[in-house]
Amino acid sequence: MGPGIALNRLALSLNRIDILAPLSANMDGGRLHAIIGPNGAGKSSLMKCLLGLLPHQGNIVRHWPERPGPVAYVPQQAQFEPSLPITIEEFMLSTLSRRPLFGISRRRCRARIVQLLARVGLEDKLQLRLGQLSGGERQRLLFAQALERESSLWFLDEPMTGLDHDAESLINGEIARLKGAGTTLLVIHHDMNWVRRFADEVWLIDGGLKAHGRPDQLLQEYAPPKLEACA
Ligand SMILES: Nc1ncnc2c1ncn2[C@@H]1O[C@H](COP(=O)(O)OP(=O)(O)OP(=O)(O)O)[C@@H](O)[C@H]1O
Repeated sequence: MGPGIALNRLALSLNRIDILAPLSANMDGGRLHAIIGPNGAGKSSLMKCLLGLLPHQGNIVRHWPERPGPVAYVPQQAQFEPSLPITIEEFMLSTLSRRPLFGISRRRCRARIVQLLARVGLEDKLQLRLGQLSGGERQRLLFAQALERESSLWFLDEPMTGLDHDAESLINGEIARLKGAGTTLLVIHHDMNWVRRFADEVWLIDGGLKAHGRPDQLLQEYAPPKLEACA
């Protein structure tokens, strides 16, 4: 099962501007935590603090049931330098945790890459360059890269951005599978229907923690019409 995460008076200021007021929370392991709130509320900043990517005040402790494992992160809207002469296959190869050392291993790695890309519908894009991918395809590639880590702790920042209906179904299927496997997932999302469908717990962020609860309770209290307007 995935780890729980304890936040103790986590606070963030950037350039002397308060982004997050001190917040304390216990995020249970093995649950899908939706992080919601208006634009500029501090959701991505909170996620970056939890990932150790932003300097913050207060403490964050991950309670792994067993040994600490890898973390999977799908950031919001990746950009790749269009002129980079790197194919999708080379990009995935460079991110594999078990790098190829011998010919046989390289063949196995290639098969693994194809399998991962197939899970997000990108298996026919192997030889395309990074800069040739569309926005939705870039998002799917980042998801495939995260899948490779076989992590029980996932951070997803608006993972459906730019995805068409079929891609969204694929990613939703993967998220449901991760959830079923007891993974801890933190997902920033603006679609309250998605939150109702997938989330176990909801954290409403707006310059700090404004509310926390189960989707049916919290969204009933905060959704109409203020929160739905965030979408
Ligand atoms: N380096 C910085 N200095 C000052 N303010 C910053 C800095 N970086 C981000 N901010 C501000 O922090 C606030 C929170 O940004 P963040 O990206 O966390 O919001 P968000 O809730 O994820 O928004 P969205 O839903 O639009 O993605 C924003 O108002 C942003 O302008």
